[in-house]
Amino acid sequence: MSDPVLTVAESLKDRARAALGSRNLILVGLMGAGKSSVGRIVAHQLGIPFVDSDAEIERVSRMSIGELFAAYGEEEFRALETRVMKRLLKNGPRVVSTGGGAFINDRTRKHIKKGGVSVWLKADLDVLWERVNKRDTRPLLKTENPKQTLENLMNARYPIYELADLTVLSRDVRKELMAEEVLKAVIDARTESAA
Ligand SMILES: Nc1ncnc2c1ncn2[C@@H]1O[C@H](COP(=O)(O)OP(=O)(O)OP(=O)(O)O)[C@@H](O)[C@H]1O
Ligand SMILES: O=C(O)C1=C[C@@H](O)[C@@H](O)[C@H](O)C1
Ligand SMILES: [Mg+2]
Repeated sequence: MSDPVLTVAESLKDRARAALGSRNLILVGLMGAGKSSVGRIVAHQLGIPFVDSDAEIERVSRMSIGELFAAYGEEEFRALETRVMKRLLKNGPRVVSTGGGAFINDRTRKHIKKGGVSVWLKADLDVLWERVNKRDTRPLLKTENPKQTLENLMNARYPIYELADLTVLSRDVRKELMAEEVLKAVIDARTESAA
C-alpha cells in the first residue's frame, strides 16, 4: 500500500511543477534569507535545474564576490549581475536564487519580472543577523556596525522586495519545510489567479 504522507508530498511537488510550467522560479530577499539553501532544495523537489546568481557570477569572473567589489566597485558588480541574470532567465524552468541586491536593481528586476515567478523570502532582523554574522564574506556588511547596516538595508529594500509576485516568511524551521512553503505559495497563486 502507498504511504499517505509520501503521496501528499508527491502531489505537492507535481502540483507546483504543473503550476510553474516553463516559467522560472526566482528567489529574492536579503542576505541570509535562505535563497541559496532553500532554492537548491526547491529545485531538487521540482526536478528542475538550480542556479545561484552569486555562484554563477563568481564562476564566470573567476573571482569571489568580495574580490569583485574590491576591484571594480558595486556599480560594476550590479552591471555584471544584470547580464548574468538576463542569461540565466532565458531558459525555463529553473530555480534561480539571486544575490540579495539583484531585485533592488531596476534593470535586473525587470528581467526577473519577465522571466518567471518571483518569491520573496522575508525574514526579520534577528533571524537574518544570526545567520549572516557567522561569515564575513559579504562586502556590504563590512562596516563598523554590521547589524545596523543590515537593518538599514531592510528599511530601504523591503518596500521593493514587496514587488515580488509571492512572499514566504523565512524563519528558523527546517529548510525542507521552507521549501515546501515555497511550493505551496506557487500552487496557491496559480489557484487564485484561475479563480
Ligand atoms: N530555514 C533555515 N534554518 C536555519 N538556517 C538556515 C535556514 N535557511 C538558511 N539557513 C542558513 O543561513 C545561512 C544563509 O543562508 P543562504 O546562504 O541560503 O542565504 P541567502 O539568502 O542565499 O544569502 P545571500 O544573499 O548572502 O546569498 C546559511 O548558513 C544557511 O545554512
Ligand atoms: O545584498 C546584497 O546587495 C548582496 C548580497 C549577496 O548575495 C551578494 O550578491 C553581494 O554580497 C551583494
Ligand atoms: Mg545566496
